[in-house]
Amino acid sequence: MRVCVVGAGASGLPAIKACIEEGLDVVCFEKTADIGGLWNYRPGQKDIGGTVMESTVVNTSKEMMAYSDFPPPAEFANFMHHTKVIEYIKSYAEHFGLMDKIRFNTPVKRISRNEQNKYIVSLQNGEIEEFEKLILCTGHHAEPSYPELKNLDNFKGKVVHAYDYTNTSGYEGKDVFLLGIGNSALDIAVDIAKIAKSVTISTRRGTWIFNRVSQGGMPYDVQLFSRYYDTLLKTIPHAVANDFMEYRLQQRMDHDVYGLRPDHRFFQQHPTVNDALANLLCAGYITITEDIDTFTENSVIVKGGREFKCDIFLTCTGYTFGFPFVDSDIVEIKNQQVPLYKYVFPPNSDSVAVIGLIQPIGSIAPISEIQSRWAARVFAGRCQLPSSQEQIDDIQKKKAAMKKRYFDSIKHTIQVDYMSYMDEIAEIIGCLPPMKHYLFFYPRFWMKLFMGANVPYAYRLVGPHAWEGAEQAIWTVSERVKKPLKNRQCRIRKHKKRGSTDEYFRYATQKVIATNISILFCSGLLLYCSTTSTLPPAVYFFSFFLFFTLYGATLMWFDLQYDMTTIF
Ligand SMILES: Cc1cc2nc3c(=O)[nH]c(=O)nc-3n(C[C@H](O)[C@H](O)[C@H](O)COP(=O)(O)OP(=O)(O)OC[C@H]3O[C@@H](n4cnc5c(N)ncnc54)[C@H](O)[C@@H]3O)c2cc1C
Repeated sequence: MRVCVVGAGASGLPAIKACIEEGLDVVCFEKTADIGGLWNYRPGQKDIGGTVMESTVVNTSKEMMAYSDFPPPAEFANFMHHTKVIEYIKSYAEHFGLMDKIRFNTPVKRISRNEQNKYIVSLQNGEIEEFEKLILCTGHHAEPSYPELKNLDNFKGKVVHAYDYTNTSGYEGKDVFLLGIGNSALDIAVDIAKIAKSVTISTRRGTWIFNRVSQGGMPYDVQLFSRYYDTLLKTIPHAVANDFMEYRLQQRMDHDVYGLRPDHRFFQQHPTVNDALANLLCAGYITITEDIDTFTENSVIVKGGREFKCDIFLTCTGYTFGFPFVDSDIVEIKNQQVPLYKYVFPPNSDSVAVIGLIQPIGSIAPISEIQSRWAARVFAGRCQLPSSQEQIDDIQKKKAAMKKRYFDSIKHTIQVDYMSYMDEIAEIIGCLPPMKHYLFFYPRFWMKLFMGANVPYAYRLVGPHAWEGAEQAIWTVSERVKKPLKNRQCRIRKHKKRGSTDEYFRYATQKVIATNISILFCSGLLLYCSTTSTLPPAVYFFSFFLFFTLYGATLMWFDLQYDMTTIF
């Protein structure tokens, strides 16, 4: 069976590999001369689609953005520069022999479907090929989205979209005004802050700024993306989880003082990650201001009347996406709405799959990989899709859940949570880690999987195309995280409570157990009070008091788990 993969970026490569694993005859068409898509930084080359910037460093750590059977080298930094990301991607392609399946410099011009349900792929070079199955991996950062702005025509300076920003050249000594406060806006602002004359960021809503370097200097995703946290977040009220996160972010930078606090709660937005912003705001290199009102020839006037001089106006207003080269009866995306079953299959067909069209809280690569594994199994006839109606119902359900959780924005149409989504697809494929089995028969490993980072290797422990190195890769996560950090031996200074790692572990365990017992005690009392019918008012008063103690203890408890996850 012939499968056509379009695009050889971080999503296309695992798609090729998954097809090979399932014994499918796969051909990948890539419009540029190399693999890696966005991660292949090629300044000056026009019409190749978007690329990262010269200074881009990933926001997701290497262990959490790895492919599930290919851990990144231990010596690579946790947050890799894009040159290391592309190195990793290339070594993955070479290791699994994917390069031979790719036809470079071969843009796909049009894809249609004939009466025999085959895909007719017309290439830019005039060739036409026929395939039984189709996988689209063309990314969603290639088509810049431009805002409509009042009186922008008045402005005589330079207008640039973040898509066209590559490096600081041309920004020296300039007054730069940025619109938007997403990840690209902040990365660019930080990049030019020390060479531009002034850098101003305009935001209508504000945002919560999250730090990638978390407690103990550990990557945030290694600490937070665990089964333990996932269970906790699904159990406690959302308001408590939001309070906890916002409390932590406020400790790092008071979002009210810096004019950043948004109207929405932390979990209602796609996270904006930036570690340098607080410093640069505090040092006066960057200014945050209101929404734009109007433009003059050489300035921007914001709501409230303040005027900012401006030589270069940078719109960081995101991207739009779709498949303009694919006939609309195959897949159609309008207004950023994605009518795909679990963001992969159009509900009217089991011969087309879309990979990587998600915006995760977490990394895209492992998600693209698990989607690819699923698609290849469906194509090979080893996995069935539910009926079209069931798929449509699921699409509607996901849409409603997204609408309920996130603030209303065109940005929030393809949001997924890394853990929940990976588990959802893994369950279908049959590669979900068997937690119950480990709990009874291998509790030490259960503890590691439950408390530790939910690294992608967990999805290669069992099921189709399991990897025998997966368990070892999971045990050695913290070694690979720490390896690039420690290049000098320190004398161990013994602390009364936090001495060696072992003592620290014991100390943290005691704290966690003590807090858990007190929470259990408070819950019991509260339950008793609420079920006893004739109680004096003092008891109700007392139960309220206990409730707030419990609330505080939950926040504290959360905090303590940082100690635990760091150790695991
Ligand atoms: C600045 C920036 C920082 C980012 N940081 C992170 C991060 O820290 N962590 C993370 O997980 N994600 C990050 N991302 C998201 C990033 O999109 C993904 O990591 C990943 O690159 C997506 O891969 P992809 O293969 O889906 O898309 P792309 O990388 O866009 O690849 C698509 C491929 O399809 C090819 N193509 C397109 N159209 C055609 C056609 N008609 N015919 C043939 N070939 C075609 C393109 O040439 C390209 O090679 C970042 C994105 C940007 C822009």
